[in-house]
Amino acid sequence: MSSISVGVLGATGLVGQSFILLLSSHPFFRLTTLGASPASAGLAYSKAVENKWKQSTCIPSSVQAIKLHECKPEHFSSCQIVFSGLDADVAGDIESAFRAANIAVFSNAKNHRRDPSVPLLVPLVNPHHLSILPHQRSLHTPPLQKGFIVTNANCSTTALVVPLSALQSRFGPIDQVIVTTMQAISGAGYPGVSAIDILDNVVPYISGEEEKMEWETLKILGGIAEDGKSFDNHSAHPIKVSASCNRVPVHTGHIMTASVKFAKHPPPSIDEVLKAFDEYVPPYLPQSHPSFNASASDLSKIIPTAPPKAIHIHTTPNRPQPLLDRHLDKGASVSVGRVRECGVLDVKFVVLGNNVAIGAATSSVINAEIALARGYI
Ligand SMILES: NC(=O)C1=CN([C@@H]2O[C@H](COP(=O)(O)OP(=O)(O)OC[C@H]3O[C@@H](n4cnc5c(N)ncnc54)[C@H](OP(=O)(O)O)[C@@H]3O)[C@@H](O)[C@H]2O)C=CC1
Ligand SMILES: N[C@@H](CC(=O)OP(=O)(O)O)C(=O)O
Repeated sequence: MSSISVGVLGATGLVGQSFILLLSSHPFFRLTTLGASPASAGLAYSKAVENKWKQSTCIPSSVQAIKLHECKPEHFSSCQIVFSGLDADVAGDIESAFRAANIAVFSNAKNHRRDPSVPLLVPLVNPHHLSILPHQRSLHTPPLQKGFIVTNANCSTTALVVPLSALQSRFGPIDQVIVTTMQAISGAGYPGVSAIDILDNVVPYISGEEEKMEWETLKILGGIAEDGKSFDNHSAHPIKVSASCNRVPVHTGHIMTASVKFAKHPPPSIDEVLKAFDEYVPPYLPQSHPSFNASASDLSKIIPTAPPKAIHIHTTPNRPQPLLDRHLDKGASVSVGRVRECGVLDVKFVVLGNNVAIGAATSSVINAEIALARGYI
């Protein structure tokens, strides 16, 4: 496969740094152009992040000398794709400008998630929502040939919807979900939450987070109209989601407890639920795709950033744990453990997702790989 030139917007932030690591060694995306705020523009990447590089590996040598630009499409004209780790205060307009310049945008920011023509894509769950992209392009005046915006979901929502998708696809509609998160401080960016606020403490509030989990779950797990022009947001069988979100003194890895009630009665047994998690295969490609039945090793050439299995099941009763399990499959899969009966709803379990990997940059990169395989780039 010939290489595709890509750029990163917000390259100096925590999510941007994850993009740098993923893309500097990518088999077919070639990282050429980096953008950040006007304060960083003109600096070499290594200079701009000298006090805020927070990764445990060094800045890749191929990236250190790249000069940062302001996030304006004219500086990225050689790029077919940009990945956005922009601050949400500025992401909305900047990402729209890149789309209008016929560049494909894969964003982590929340700004465009509720746009009815923008896929809210969790690569392990709803890649088929990409089929709205021709419609999104047609809404632009004049219609776009190449530009579009695809967003990731909120990092906690991303972890939750993977096991929910496994349950919904095996057992049919879900009626109710009660979820309580314990979210890592890296979710708040850098410098993020003050040490005085979070050391020796739990903060039982994250602005906007509960609303995002309750709403985004419906768009992601819902369907898309046959004409490919609208999402149904699960309106025929709305899932009632009640989320409580907490910030805890963990560096990386959002862990949450979830209880689920099925529409189906009697509900599936715990063994059936475990089997559904274990056998869950994300619908990366449509059945009509020539590689639909490809072996795992052939699929990994097309979607190289995807994890070998979407759900990692833990059977030891005190797992998953953020410290021990956040780097499984390079943070690209979701961990599930403690699957058991719930005395109030039907089944309950623990979920762990790496908020800066599958909760952010890794999702965007897999989304772009899938969009390329499905012919949208
Ligand atoms: N951290 C996480 O776990 C997750 C984060 N997200 C979302 O991803 C996005 C990035 O998050 P994160 O990396 O944590 O945030 P950071 O605050 O660490 O980084 C923000 C980035 O935006 C850039 N920026 C700020 N202002 C401007 C501007 N006016 N023009 C252009 N660039 C600008 C910054 O550049 P400079 O360094 O020059 O200021 C920096 O590169 C956010 O929208 C966040 O909500 C989503 C999921 C998970
Ligand atoms: N709010 C999340 C991170 C985040 O940026 O979420 P979103 O992409 O939905 O704005 C957290 O604090 O852990």
